[in-house]
Amino acid sequence: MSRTLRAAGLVIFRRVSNKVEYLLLQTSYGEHHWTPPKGHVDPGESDIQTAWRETEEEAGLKESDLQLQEYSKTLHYDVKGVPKTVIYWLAELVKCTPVKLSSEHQDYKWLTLTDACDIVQYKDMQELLQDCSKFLNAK
Ligand SMILES: Nc1ncnc2c1ncn2[C@@H]1O[C@H](COP(=O)(O)OP(=O)(O)OP(=O)(O)OP(=O)(O)OC[C@H]2O[C@@H](n3cnc4c(N)ncnc43)[C@H](O)[C@@H]2O)[C@@H](O)[C@H]1O
Repeated sequence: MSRTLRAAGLVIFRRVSNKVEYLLLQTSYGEHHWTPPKGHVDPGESDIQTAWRETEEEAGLKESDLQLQEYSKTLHYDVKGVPKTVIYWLAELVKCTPVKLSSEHQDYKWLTLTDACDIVQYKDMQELLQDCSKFLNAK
């Protein structure tokens, strides 16, 4: 039977003096790669429930801190030969709640689009951030 890993998360942005900044978290394990908050979909959970839960667990930000935007995109890549699907929604941080990391991450940064694209090493993640930016510019 073929397996697919499924995960969900939120591309979170904030507006600082008319500048948009994206939140990226750096894993405390593996290659220490940077991604938005996200994680595996638990049995019985919907994708969006996973996205909210993982965001709270990994970044300390609750649904009430964020405003969901009408944008989502799904990434597909392989992890150790197993296909993985990650759906991301876009959400704005609308409160001054500070980010609080779990032990899964060792650092976080709020970055402009250019700096965020520099730090994420994967092309599909760079394209996702660029798409988010286009969506926000068109609003
Ligand atoms: N190496 C490790 N050592 C110790 N504990 C570990 C571990 N890897 C995972 N864990 C544990 O697994 C748990 C993760 O659970 P969750 O928190 O539920 O799941 P996740 O964010 O989807 O996990 P992960 O970091 O593995 O996923 P990603 O797709 O970004 O990354 C998975 C792989 O895909 C690569 N990748 C990420 N984004 C990609 C993209 N856009 N395109 C191609 N490859 C990508 C990454 O570089 C990485 O190699 C953590 O609690 C952690 O403790």
